[in-house]
Amino acid sequence: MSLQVAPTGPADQDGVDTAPLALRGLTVAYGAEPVVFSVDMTVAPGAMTAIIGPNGAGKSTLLKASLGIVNPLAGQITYWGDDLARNRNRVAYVPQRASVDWDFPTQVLDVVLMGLYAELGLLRRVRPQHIARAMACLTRVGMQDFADRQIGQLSGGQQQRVFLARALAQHADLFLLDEPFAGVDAATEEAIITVLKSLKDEGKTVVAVHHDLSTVDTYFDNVFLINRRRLGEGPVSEAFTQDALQAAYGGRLSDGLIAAQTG
Ligand SMILES: Nc1ncnc2c1ncn2[C@@H]1O[C@H](COP(=O)(O)OP(=O)(O)OP(=O)(O)O)[C@@H](O)[C@H]1O
Repeated sequence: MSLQVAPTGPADQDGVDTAPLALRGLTVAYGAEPVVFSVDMTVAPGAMTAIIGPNGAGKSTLLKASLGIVNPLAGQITYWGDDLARNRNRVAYVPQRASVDWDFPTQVLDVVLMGLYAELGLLRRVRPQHIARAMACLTRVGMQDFADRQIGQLSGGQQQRVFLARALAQHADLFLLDEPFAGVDAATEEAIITVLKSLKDEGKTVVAVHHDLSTVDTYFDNVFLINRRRLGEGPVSEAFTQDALQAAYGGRLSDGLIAAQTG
């Protein structure tokens, strides 16, 4: 006897049902003018994707709208074919460091434990195994010796590592990072990319807003180009082209620089 499974919806022709994150027609405005306009995006599972585009292109807004931090005017946002509410704990977010109030009196370990809130429940009773997990995440980013420090006493690179540790503690499947390498020293950049690549090796999906065009091809598998509108998407070898960069950055990149970036 063969088992018949009734189809539950339209065929997943463009990967929306399996994509860790898919956007369709996403439009976001803070005032009258949309800053993100009718954007489609399909994030490939198990890969590292860079979101690139010039200043003010809407990269941070795209992430924030995807996470419900800002309300879109229109569009569809799905995580593994479903809504965010059902997948919230599978999605970790590392905000732009500049957007965080680092004067807030909190110790490093407490920040990392925030990644475990969904597991800790309403009473947030922290048990030894939670501390051990948070410490393991700090060790993974090389910050185990700073667990008792106030976050305001850390350097920019150390703050970024702590936020990454918080995301690691969540045991998420999709990591959304807003400029994880901005303003960090070379050693921190190396530490962060090593962790992100190891996440990929574990089958996780990584999406990062990224500014340094010279490292796109060594750090990332895929690229998503945006300047208010979607200007390209795909494997770096196909989508990270001179034409696409010219469309995204226009006169803000010299031809020579674009040529150097894309070989
Ligand atoms: N909270 C806000 N209120 C009003 N306008 C905003 C707000 N946040 C961003 N904007 C505007 O929306 C546009 C897109 O900003 P966004 O931060 O998403 O761009 P971005 O591509 O991340 O830029 P950058 O590379 O400089 O970080 C910009 O013109 C910005 O000034």
